[in-house]
Parts: sequence; C-alpha cells; structure tokens
Amino acid sequence: MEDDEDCPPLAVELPAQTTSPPVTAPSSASAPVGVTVITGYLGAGKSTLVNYILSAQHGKRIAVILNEFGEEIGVERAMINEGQGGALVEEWVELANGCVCCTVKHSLVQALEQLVQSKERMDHILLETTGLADPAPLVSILWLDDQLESSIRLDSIITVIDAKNFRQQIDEHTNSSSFPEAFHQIAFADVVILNKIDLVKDDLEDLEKQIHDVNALVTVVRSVRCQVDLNTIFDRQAYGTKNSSQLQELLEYSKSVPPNSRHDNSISTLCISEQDPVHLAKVESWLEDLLWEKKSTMDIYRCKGILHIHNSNQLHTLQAVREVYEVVPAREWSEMQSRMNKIVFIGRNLDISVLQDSFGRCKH
Ligand SMILES: Nc1nc2c(ncn2[C@@H]2O[C@H](COP(=O)(O)OP(=O)(O)OP(=O)(O)O)[C@@H](O)[C@H]2O)c(=O)[nH]1
Repeated sequence: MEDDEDCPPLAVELPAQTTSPPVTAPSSASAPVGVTVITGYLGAGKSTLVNYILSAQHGKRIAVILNEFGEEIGVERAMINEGQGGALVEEWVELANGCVCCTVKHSLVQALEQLVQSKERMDHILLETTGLADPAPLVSILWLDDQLESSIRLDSIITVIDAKNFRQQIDEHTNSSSFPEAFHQIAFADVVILNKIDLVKDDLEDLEKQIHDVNALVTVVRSVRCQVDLNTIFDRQAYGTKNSSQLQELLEYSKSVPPNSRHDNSISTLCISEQDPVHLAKVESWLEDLLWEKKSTMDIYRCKGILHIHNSNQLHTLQAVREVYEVVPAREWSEMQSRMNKIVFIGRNLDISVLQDSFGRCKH
C-alpha cells in the first residue's frame, strides 16, 4: 500500500437504515455470498468506487480484497472492518500452492470461502483488481458450478472507465490498427461505470455508443467520483443460471444490436436467432468447436443466450466466458412465449453467417 489516501476505508458494518432494510437474516447463512469483481484502467476510479460503496448507507457488511494481478494470482490481502469501534483488520489470505488443474476449486475460491466461513456475517465481497487487462481467467476461476456448493458466487464484473482517458484511447484507435486495452475490460463487463464525466463535457452519448458497439449488453452508468445507485452494483446475478428473466430482458435488448457490418478486428457484439428446436448434444459440440477448437478466425469472448431444446419444456440458458460454458434448464416456457433460440456473442472477427449456419446444423 503506497499511501494512506489510496487505501479503501474498509469500514463496513453500518447501522440498519430506514430507507433500505438490513439485507441478511441469520437464516441466510447458507446463501452464497456474492463477489463483485472491479476492473478498470490505471487511475480510472476503482478505489474511489470501493470507498464510495463502503461509506454508503446500505447496511451491508462487505469485505474488500485487493488483488494484485502481476503474473499470476498470488496472495490476497483482505481488509475487513470487524465492526467493534471501527477497528481495522488487515488479513493476509494465504493461497495454498497448487496447480489449478489438479484442484476442483481454485485456491482463490478456497481462500474466499474460508474468509466467509470465519466471519459471523458477510454480505458481499468486492474484489478490486489492479493491472488486470483481461478479466476472463478470473471469471473462469470464480464462476462455480452449483454442484460445488460454494459459500461464494460470482455476482458481476464492473469496469470503471475514465471518460476523459477513454476518449483519448478511442482517438488513438481511429489512427491505428490496435484497439484500446479498455475494450477488453468492456467486453467482459456486466456494468460499465463511465466515471469522471465532469472532465468530459460534450460527447458522452458518443462514448456510450462506443461502449455499446463493443458490448451491446452492458449496463452503462455515468458518474462523478463513482457515485452511482448501488442497486446497479449489488446482486446483479449476472452469472446465475436461474435468473432467466434478466437474461430475457438482455435478449430483448439485443434486438437493437445491429448486424456486424464491420470489417476491422474490433471487438463487437452480434446476435443470432433461430425458431426451430435444437439438439442439446449438438449445441454442446458446436460450442466446443467454437470455444475450444477455434476452427475459425473468430475469437469469442463471451456469449449469453436462451435455447429451445428438442423434447424439453424447459427454457435453457447459455452462458460462456472464453472456453468455459454452461447450458442449463432455467424454467418452463410459458404459454404466452414463443419458443426460440437467441444467442448474443461478444468477441473479435465475428462472422454472423458462419455462426448462423453452423448453429442451424444443431437442428437435425
Ligand atoms: N475529476 C475527477 N476525478 C476523479 C473522479 N473519480 C476519481 N477521481 C480522481 O482520480 C484519481 C484516481 O482515482 P482512483 O480511485 O485512485 O483510481 P484507481 O482506478 O483506483 O487507480 P489505480 O489503483 O492507480 O489503478 C484520484 O485522484 C481520484 O480522486 C471523477 O469523477 N472526477
């Protein structure tokens, strides 16, 4: 920690508010604690956001984990206020030495679980990352199978963007073949906080359009000093399999995604749809070809969708982050709803006709 100004205040236990009810009842002890990952370019406002969340009146008890992503995920520093007289406690959460591929749960997950279990009450975890250009490896570590029965769950990825700096990155991008590093973080984000808008006067609409061109599904919130409505932060359940209504809203929104008409290597979003039912096993091998075998030049970062599966009354949801994917039955199709497949892709060099044609082969 370089200087005290940079430290989040780590205050967490707040008196119950009249406006927002205390969130956790003792009976919810077994409900997994949500983890929000905060990414963003150097100086974008990540610590400002953490400070704001910790000092806001929400009645939640929150742990902040600072994760320095140098070469690999190492030792985590957790900071929690124990609540008694505001005493500040700093804990080092040791990660067991172990190969990711030999353990079912990554040591980061085990460390977070231990942290949750060692506390009487914990409502949420904020994982502030530094130096992390690509959040995908972290997502695949934290996105856990329900069967693992973890005491934590990935809630969402929040990317803080410095509006002024982003404008400059885009201007440089138009004059070069590279694309801004921030685009990666936008591609994986569930929420983008477009911060420091006090420093950018005229072109916020255009900045938002640039963000949506990369990731048409992301929620963009404008802010000064990250002062955002906390409902946009907590409990988004962006990776929850049961939250199909939110997914359907996203897919409704995806109607507005324009066909992928670009011919450069930018990151963009596109959507395919198909009325007829598809075979689950074929969809899985189609996804494996796309995400694992990478037989085409497409580089798919993320997909979300709903699926109409042969011989099933269940609406299935699809989520993928890089190579990790999940297709699960979410709930029964309602009578009112026309059954269909709809999948939104975020990535580079996306080719709508290749995706549409290859998916179409899952029908037979
Ligand atoms: N003008 C202006 N300054 C801001 C705003 N938000 C944050 N800042 C300032 O920007 C600087 C960087 O903010 P931080 O919150 O430390 O950014 P960070 O992303 O945590 O930075 P690193 O940890 O270095 O990556 C600080 O001096 C903040 O006070 C804003 O909305 N407007």
